[in-house]
This record gives sequence, structure tokens and C-alpha cells, in this order.
Amino acid sequence: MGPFDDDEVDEELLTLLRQSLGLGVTQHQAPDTGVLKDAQRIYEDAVDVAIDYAGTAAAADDILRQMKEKKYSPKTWSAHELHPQEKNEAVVNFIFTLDILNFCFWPDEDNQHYTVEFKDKRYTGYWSLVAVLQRALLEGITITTPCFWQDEDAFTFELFEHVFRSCNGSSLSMLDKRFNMLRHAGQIVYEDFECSVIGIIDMAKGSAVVLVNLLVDRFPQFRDEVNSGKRNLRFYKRAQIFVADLWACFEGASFGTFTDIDKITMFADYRVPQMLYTLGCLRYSPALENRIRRREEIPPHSSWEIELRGCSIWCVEMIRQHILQVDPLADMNAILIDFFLYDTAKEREAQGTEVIPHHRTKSIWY
Ligand SMILES: Nc1nc2c(c(CN[C@H]3C=C[C@H](O)[C@@H]3O)cn2[C@@H]2O[C@H](COP(=O)(O)O)[C@@H](O)[C@H]2O)c(=O)[nH]1
Repeated sequence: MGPFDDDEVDEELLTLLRQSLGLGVTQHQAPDTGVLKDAQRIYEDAVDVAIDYAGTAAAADDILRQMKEKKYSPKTWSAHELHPQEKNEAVVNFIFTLDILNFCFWPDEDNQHYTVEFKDKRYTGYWSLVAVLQRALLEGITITTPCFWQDEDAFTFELFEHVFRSCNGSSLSMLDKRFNMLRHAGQIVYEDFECSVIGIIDMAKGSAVVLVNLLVDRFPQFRDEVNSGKRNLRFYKRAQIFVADLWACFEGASFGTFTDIDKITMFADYRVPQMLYTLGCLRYSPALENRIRRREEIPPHSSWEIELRGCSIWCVEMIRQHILQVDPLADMNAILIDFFLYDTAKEREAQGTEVIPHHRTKSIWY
């Protein structure tokens, strides 16, 4: 029984072996992040999260209808007034900063929701982070300049606390971790990339997959994966949303030009799974559903967390495939579906029509 006779040896391992032996990888095997493959495996092994096929098909039809009505496109990103409107290197740095810090905005049980005031409006969640960065820039603090983060004299934790000050006595969770993540990412950009995020993007030569893999390889701050014993499970949520935000902000041109942007998957956060459940796409075991409804934390790297994240990625892929079967000419990918689901979740939250809380896992990854 030779090493390759066993049909259990999966394609990925064969590719890695061929590459390590210097055997030519057939030209059509384009690079991949591995996220979608891992999501499928998680889904196939899942016991506490299931995908409702009929619910997903019906939801996909409705999502397509609404996305057409709302004309969802990369332009939607800039339609959010709080996002930077310019199209230049400073905005690339803004998005890089944003997507290093783009995680965990929900309050601990007895604390107030972190809220910031900017230009006489109050923001929570993801938008509080965007507002904080915009406010700092208006105050002349170069918070979105990666080389500033490695300047130990100028970029201090006191300054960081000032930048993230709230208007209701609350504080954003894991502020110290966020500070250290910027510090260390700034050192990497300074030492390895001559202070230029554009330089990192250029190294990917227009490939979204290569850029994601480059970020994950060179920046521990983006290495969102779980070693579940049997294998490494990749999610790469903030690395992928960084590429997606670039693509959307620059509308597929300039620093947002990617030939393989459709290889980017849904971003495994805590809002979109909530929306997929609400739309009847995802189903939870009673034990998991009760945990979520009681707003009790779900441990990072637990099977529950892994299944929530992996099944959500796979479910959005099923929605994407269904939409393209129904309307092959639809200008559609997982990014735009994801953006729509996130924005819809936020609308429902604002209307107070949520049917289930989002899950709570204290994590720097989402
Ligand atoms: N999957 C997915 N996750 C997203 C976003 C966004 C914002 N993207 C903007 C850009 C274009 C879109 O149109 C959006 O306007 C934030 N998040 C994640 O949600 C969580 C924050 O939730 P809350 O505390 O309720 O704001 C946190 O994990 C954050 O990382 C998204 O789009 N997709």
C-alpha cells in the first residue's frame, strides 16, 4: 500500500507534497486561502449548527431581490458617510488600521455598551471604531500611520486611551491588547515593509488570495486560525475583510484591484451568523441556542465557536451559489452578500427587531 494508494489522502496534502518534492503543481491550481475548504469540513462534521437547505434557498432569493433593490455594489462601502471618502494611500492606511482593530465591540455583561460621540452623533459597535479613527485624525493624531505605532515616545497607551475615550464612561474591551497589536504591527511594517502598506499590497501583484496569505504569514495580528488537533482551521476574518474593504473602497480599481476577489469568503464575525439564523438559514442545537439566548459567553476555539464560524462561511457560499444559479449574470460575490447581511443585521438591531442575540466569544479575531 503506497503512500498515495490510500484515497483518504486529500488533494491539499498531495499538492503540498508535490510542491515540497518540487513536482510541478498543475498550472490550473490557482493559490487559495484554504478558508472555504476548512469551512466545508467544519460544516460536514458539525453537530450543534446545521444549515437549513430550504431556508437558505428561500433566503437567497430574498437577498438577491433586496440587493438588487438597494443596488448593492462596491460603491455601498463609501455610501456609509463615516467611511473615508478619499481614494488615496491615507485611506489604505485607514483601512489597515481599521481591520487590525475590527473586533469585539459588545460590552461585558454588567458594563455599558462602549459609545463614542463624533460630530454630535453617538456610535457603538463597528461604527464606534470608525468614528474614533476619524475623530483622532481631525485632532491631528496620526493614529492611522503604521510607523507611528512603533514610536514608543509618541504612541503611548495614554494617548491610545485618549483616542478611544467614550462619551458614557464605558471603555472598549481589550484596549491593552488592541494597543499592543498596533505596536507590534507597526514594528513589522517599519522593519519589513519600509513603513508602506502600499508595498505589502504591491507584493500580492493583484491577487486577493496572495495578499490574505501574505498578511497571515507576516502579521500574527491577522493569523486567525484554530489548531483543532486534527488540522488547522483557517478563518482569516480580518485579513479577508481588509482585502474586501480595499476592493469596495476603491471600487475594484487602484489599490483595490484584485483578479481573484471572488475567492474571498464571508467574514466569520458575530453579526452575520445572527442574521443567518434570523433568516432561517442556520439552525442550532437546543444547548447552543439556549447559551446564546442567555447571552452567556462561548469559549474561543470551542466546537460551538468553530461550528458557528465555519457553518456561517459555508452557508454564505451556498447562498452565493444559489444566487448565481438563479441569476448567472448577477454581479455577486460573498463579500457583497456578507456586507448586505451585516448591514441588515444592524438595521434590525436599530429597529429592535432582533429574534436572537449575537453569540458572545471574547476574541481578538472578530
Ligand atoms: N461579516 C462582517 N462583519 C463585519 C462587517 C462590519 C462592517 N463592514 C462595513 C463595510 C461594508 C459593509 O457594508 C459594512 O457597512 C463589521 N463587522 C464585524 O461585526 C462585528 C461588529 O458588529 P457590531 O458590534 O454590531 O457593530 C465585529 O466582529 C466586526 O468585525 C461586515 O461588513 N461583515
